[in-house]
Amino acid sequence: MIETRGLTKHFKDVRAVDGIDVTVRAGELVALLGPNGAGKSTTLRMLTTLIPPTSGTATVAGFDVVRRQREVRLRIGYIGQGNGAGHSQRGRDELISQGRAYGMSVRDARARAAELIESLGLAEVADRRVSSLSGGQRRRLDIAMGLIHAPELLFLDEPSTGLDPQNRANLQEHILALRARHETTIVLTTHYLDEADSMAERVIVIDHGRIIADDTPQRLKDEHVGDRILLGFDAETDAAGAAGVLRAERQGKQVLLHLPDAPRRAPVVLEDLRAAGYPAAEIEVTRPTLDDVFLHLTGRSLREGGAATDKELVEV
Ligand SMILES: Nc1ncnc2c1ncn2[C@@H]1O[C@H](COP(=O)(O)OP(=O)(O)OP(=O)(O)O)[C@@H](O)[C@H]1O
Repeated sequence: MIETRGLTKHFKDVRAVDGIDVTVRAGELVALLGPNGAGKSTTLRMLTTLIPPTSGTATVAGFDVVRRQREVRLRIGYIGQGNGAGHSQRGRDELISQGRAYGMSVRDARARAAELIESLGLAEVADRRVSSLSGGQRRRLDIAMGLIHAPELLFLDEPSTGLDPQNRANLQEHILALRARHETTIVLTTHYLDEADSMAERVIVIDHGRIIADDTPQRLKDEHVGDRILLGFDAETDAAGAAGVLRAERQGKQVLLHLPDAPRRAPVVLEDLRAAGYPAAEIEVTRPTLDDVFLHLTGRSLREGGAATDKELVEV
């Protein structure tokens, strides 16, 4: 569905996108994850024919994005940052006009608008003026606009930026449901780690215009960081004994163990230690997040000044 080779965009001396090779197959849901300025939007804007690459090539739905722009545009939907239907129009009318702009008959545009209004949960607000819609409703209307011509491929640039957590969760559900129903290939950009983690089967991590990792969220986490168990002991001698049994690192009264599938294996570790005569007093199981992956790859956090792990601290 998408194939790029050495895709590059320079703005004067800024290398916004710096030689990206990527293949997206039909039906995939891919998230481009990276910090502000990483080159996500620029990549999307090249793939959607809005700006030409400085060098390299890209084909989308089988057509070259430079030489066959029209063919590409007919087959894709693009919802950029801060899109937005005309404010004084009613949502349904906007959708129908958009369909007409794609050459659909009034009848087909109406039918498709009705279907999207239904699947995006806009039934109650579709006949209100766009200016009266909430942020979440307006974003869903934007997505309906991008889907009116039943594109094979949908590009969403930061679909949930600016929405509160509840509207974000709601929008994510709608996107997943749409995809299940219409089998649309989806490429979205996000800097929300949880969004990439929970929605995408594949996460492409971009930094400084380059792809630095590309895999399922779980494999990225397992490969680059992995689960950890931190054990606390009442005495240093116990910690030393436990570190010996587990062949793990010790610091003072604490022992750190790297162990795949840690939440399931932690009880066995505790039993083994008790049997060996070094019972742990505390245990903390840490599973990595995509931010840990980013931190591991770049030395920087995607979050602003935050701790980045889901921790469970349990007294034993
Ligand atoms: N039209 C432009 N002219 C000059 N520089 C640009 C232009 N568009 C983007 N850039 C620069 O290219 C780099 C990549 O920007 P881009 O918008 O693609 O990043 P992004 O990953 O989408 O970030 P964000 O999450 O903030 O949207 C940035 O340094 C940006 O300032």
